[in-house]
Amino acid sequence: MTLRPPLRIPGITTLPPSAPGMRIGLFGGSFNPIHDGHLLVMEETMRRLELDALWVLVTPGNPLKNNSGLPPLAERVRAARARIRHPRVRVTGFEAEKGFAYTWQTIRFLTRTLPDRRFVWIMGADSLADFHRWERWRDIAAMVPIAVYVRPGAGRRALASRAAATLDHAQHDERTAPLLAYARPPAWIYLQGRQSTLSSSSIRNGAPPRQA
Ligand SMILES: Nc1ncnc2c1ncn2[C@@H]1O[C@H](COP(=O)(O)OP(=O)(O)OP(=O)(O)O)[C@@H](O)[C@H]1O
Ligand SMILES: O=C(O)c1ccc[n+]([C@@H]2O[C@H](COP(=O)([O-])O)[C@@H](O)[C@H]2O)c1
Repeated sequence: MTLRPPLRIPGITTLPPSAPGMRIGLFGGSFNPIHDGHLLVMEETMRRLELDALWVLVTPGNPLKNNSGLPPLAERVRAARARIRHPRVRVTGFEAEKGFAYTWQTIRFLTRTLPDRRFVWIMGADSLADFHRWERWRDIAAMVPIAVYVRPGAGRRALASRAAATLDHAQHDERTAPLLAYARPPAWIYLQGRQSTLSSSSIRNGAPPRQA
């Protein structure tokens, strides 16, 4: 585990407000930069899972990526806030203040600190394809339900992945999406729907950030 000093940036690293019983989606990402594909996943998962709120967790750095060129956290949080215009979506970089390097730490903290909230982890299909490489991924699946959103070019790899096979018994029908937040983990769904071919890497390589 990487040990780093806590990073306190007022307004950037705070936890959004919430209330008991709320269904809260957790959408983690590098957001380097944020794009319409992210917004599509947010809109669709909020609607389909009937979430009360969605927290965008801007990561200090994906532990599986080379983060040498990653813009500062505050910059990525500000850009995400400027782009997201939804009253129930909040953007935070609170993992940095806590010194969390891995998602299992974030989820363990949130589920212990706010045990009466109904958290759901949200990820694109490409993330499910690599999920078995995440630190303590089985523990993550045992702590929170997971919603996987379809992504062009990633579906087949995702559904044939080691994590999908291991968690096969815990896959729920996507028609039960509104109940996912109440399901006892492990529980996950694969959401088909509108798709975006956008990626942060293609934008970094020169593609326009807004396209279907
Ligand atoms: N077009 C998309 N469709 C579905 N999910 C997406 C899409 N773009 C990003 N995601 C999901 O959003 C989350 C955050 O992704 P991230 O910020 O790494 O963007 P990215 O476009 O995948 O970046 P990069 O190209 O640098 O890998 C991940 O769970 C990822 O799977
Ligand atoms: O905890 C891990 O081992 C881990 C490995 C890869 C990705 N993640 C998290 O997955 C989220 C998506 O990351 P990214 O870079 O694909 O946007 C983000 O919250 C990362 O911190 C977490």
